[in-house]
Amino acid sequence: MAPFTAELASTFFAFSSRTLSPLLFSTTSRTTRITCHSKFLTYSSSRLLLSNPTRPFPARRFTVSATTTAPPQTDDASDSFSTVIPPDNRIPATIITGFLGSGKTTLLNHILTAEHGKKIAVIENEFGEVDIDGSLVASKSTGAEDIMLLNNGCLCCTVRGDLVRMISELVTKKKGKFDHIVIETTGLANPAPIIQTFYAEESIFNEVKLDGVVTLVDAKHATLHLDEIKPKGVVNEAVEQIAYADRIIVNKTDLVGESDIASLVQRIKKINSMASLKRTEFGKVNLNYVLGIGGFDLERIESAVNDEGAKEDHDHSHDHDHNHEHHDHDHDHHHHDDSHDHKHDHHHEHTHDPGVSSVSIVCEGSLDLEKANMWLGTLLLDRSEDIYRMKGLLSIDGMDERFVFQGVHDIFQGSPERLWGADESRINKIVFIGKNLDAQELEKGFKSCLL
Ligand SMILES: Nc1nc2c(ncn2[C@@H]2O[C@H](COP(=O)(O)OP(=O)(O)OP(=O)(O)O)[C@@H](O)[C@H]2O)c(=O)[nH]1
Repeated sequence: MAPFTAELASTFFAFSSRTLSPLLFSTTSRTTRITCHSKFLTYSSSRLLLSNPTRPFPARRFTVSATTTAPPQTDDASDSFSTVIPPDNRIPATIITGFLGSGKTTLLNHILTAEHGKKIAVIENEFGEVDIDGSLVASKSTGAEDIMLLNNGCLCCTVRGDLVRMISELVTKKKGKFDHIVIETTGLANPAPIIQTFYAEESIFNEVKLDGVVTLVDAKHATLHLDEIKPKGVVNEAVEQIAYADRIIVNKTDLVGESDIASLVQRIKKINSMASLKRTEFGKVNLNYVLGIGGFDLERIESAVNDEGAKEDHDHSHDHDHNHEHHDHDHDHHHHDDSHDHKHDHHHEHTHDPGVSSVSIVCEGSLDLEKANMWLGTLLLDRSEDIYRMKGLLSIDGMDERFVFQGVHDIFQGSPERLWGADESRINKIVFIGKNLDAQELEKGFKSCLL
């Protein structure tokens, strides 16, 4: 299987070099071993990680991972190239975001005071010159190794450089003294540029991996902010924060009734069908829910693209009050049910408002790699600004492994993962979150890549 793996990566790479010339793709592997045939190397060696094999990780903004669990090829060294890549020991970082007053600091305190055995470094971003949240955050003695404050602006804009500097400082001066970084953004932060910092900045990318984005949603006030119409070109931060989340915490549920929560949850699902969701009071969640979630870990994509939208994890029963505030086109054909043999189902949710929504496509069959590559590449080339997040689990024709990928705008990663099971249906699952998504068009484009 290894030659195919290389070829797959080369096809992605080939596409990138044809159409996305300003972007740099590279092959990376953080698991076991990559085996690349000389054909592949000849084609792309100038742009690959292999051009500088001593680096632990490639400093590239855009990566295509050629990761395989296939055994190394030892029979013909002249025809193949093998290299062992070390495991991914980078420090995980979690971004906690959410609108003003939604409970970010409360959650942070919960994390810092809970028993989890982790040493956590905190980067706290406050808007004002005067530190208020800093004094509200549990002190060092509660487990935070370091609390660093960024008080002069917002992480996503003016103090982004400071974030880079702080993380670099943490990993150079304090390495070994902490094992997780938690970053609390201001309530008005747009998470996208913060996420991109983890990929775009070489010094960070090499040392720190983004573990996930956790978004707090104020059960009482969120609708107000979500409804807010912004001037053209201005983002609605409350929507963006939900759109980029890997985990959503609907907090302050003590302040509203069940039907309000249910309709808010429905609304959130329309924006982001990928994240799992929990309801809480005072941010009291199990810490596994927010730390070590692997939201940006290719091997853990499946849970995110697995079924009918934002999974709500909760212990109490609730009525699925389909109390849609929009008279939406509900093309909800798909209801994932393992007992069903679904052929070409799709599930997309959008509203009349051409705002942020999610589209998920689930369909059986195998994709023509070349076609899929062209389609995805063209889509990203045209629409990467509007496509906030994308995760997929694909069945590629001729490939024994499942192919997983994810993207944040034009940052894109993909790699083969585990083998398809002998009795497993080869079902493709792909989820898009973004602005002005056309579900029919996406589905049509995707299906056109099927054999
Ligand atoms: N009733 C209620 N109050 C809560 C809950 N969670 C947090 N609060 C309170 O809400 C207020 C704001 O909480 P914070 O944790 O400071 O919110 P934040 O998101 O960090 O706020 P900013 O930093 O201003 O954006 C505080 O007074 C909290 O005690 C909850 O579940 N229920």
